[in-house]
Amino acid sequence: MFLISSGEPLESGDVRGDAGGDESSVLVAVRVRPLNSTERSQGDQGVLCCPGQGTILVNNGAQDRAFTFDAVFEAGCSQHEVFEQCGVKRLIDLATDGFSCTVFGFGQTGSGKTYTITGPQSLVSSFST
Ligand SMILES: Nc1ncnc2c1ncn2[C@@H]1O[C@H](COP(=O)(O)OP(=O)(O)OP(=O)(O)O)[C@@H](O)[C@H]1O
Repeated sequence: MFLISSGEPLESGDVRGDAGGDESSVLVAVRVRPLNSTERSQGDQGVLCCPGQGTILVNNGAQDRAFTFDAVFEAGCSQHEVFEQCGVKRLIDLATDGFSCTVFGFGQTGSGKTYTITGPQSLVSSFST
């Protein structure tokens, strides 16, 4: 889960599946991490479904429960899509114009916070060499 905040209201058009309507300086986005090789090898199954409109369905084995956020990114979404569509790219532009901006990752260990903030390791490596 990512809280995205800037010193000026973000436009709702920055966010796919906008559910709020009112402009806000804080947006909450969820990115689903794909199952990793360990999880796949032990036969784990995904329990999340992303039908759009900022909604995520969590299946507890018996029924779906729906939760709504400003944006939801399913497991197949690229880093580019996440940064572009949840407004992070625009925050970088605002930051260079002097606005205070924050992107805050929240989730259990291994859920993908570092990956989402910094990008895939291959991308990080290409900047550090
Ligand atoms: N969207 C994604 N697509 C592919 N792999 C991912 C994705 N998100 C995370 N991963 C992989 O899952 C693993 C855990 O991700 P990451 O290190 O970002 O978790 P974290 O939430 O920062 O964990 P911690 O809180 O323990 O630091 C890493 O190997 C990372 O490459």
